[in-house]
Amino acid sequence: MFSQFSHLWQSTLNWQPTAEQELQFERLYNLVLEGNQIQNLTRITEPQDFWEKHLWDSLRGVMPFFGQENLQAIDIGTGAGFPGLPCAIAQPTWQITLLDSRQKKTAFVKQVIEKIQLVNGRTLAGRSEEIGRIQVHRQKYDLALIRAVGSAELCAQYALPFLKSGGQAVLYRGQWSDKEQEELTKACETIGAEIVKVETFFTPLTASIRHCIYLAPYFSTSV
Ligand SMILES: C[S@@+](CC[C@H](N)C(=O)[O-])C[C@H]1O[C@@H](n2cnc3c(N)ncnc32)[C@H](O)[C@@H]1O
Repeated sequence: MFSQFSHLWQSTLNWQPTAEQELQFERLYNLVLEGNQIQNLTRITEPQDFWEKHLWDSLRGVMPFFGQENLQAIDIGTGAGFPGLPCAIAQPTWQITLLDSRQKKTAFVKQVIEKIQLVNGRTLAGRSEEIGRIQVHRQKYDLALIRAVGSAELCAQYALPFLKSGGQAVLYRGQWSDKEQEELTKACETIGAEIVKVETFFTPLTASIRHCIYLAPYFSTSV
């Protein structure tokens, strides 16, 4: 189903899924389509769109961390499991927590995890601003991923409490303006974080613009 895009993994992410990972991506797609009949999970249902906007986009944000093993990651506001599920499939040594405030969403993601036998994924239902204060989650993650949950400022506020020293938040954004950059910079001063880098890139099939904003808490020294 996605084999026609197979060569693009290598040329754009310098990574190639195994046959088993390809199969897991396909099963994820089928399960999302099935789940969509029961609850509103996504409007992205065509195979090409799904590959680009859910699979590829999810992995592009964490590409800078490929090659690092045993990372603890949290996907905040995961919805139907993005970007967390593709990351769990692609990086089996990472432990990924998929958090959403809506129990119906996490129930769906839990089912997917069981059906595709993703031993490195677990779900958590609750609000980010509450979960981030709990000791077992506060400052416990290497990566906090957040896509399509709100303004960059809000995403930073949600993500930063989860990060341990040396950790980074990845804010997945579409367009990115100077005004947003200015507002985020100000917000980071209050939160105690810095913008490590902003990556601008285009998706490989439709050349849509994307930005990933990488943030680190002040006590982090890594860039
Ligand atoms: C537009 S969806 C995005 C889903 C997914 N990240 C994606 O990009 O496809 C936003 C999700 O964030 C969740 N959400 C919103 N506010 C939240 C909060 N404070 N804590 C946890 N989840 C939240 C919503 O329930 C919803 O599932």
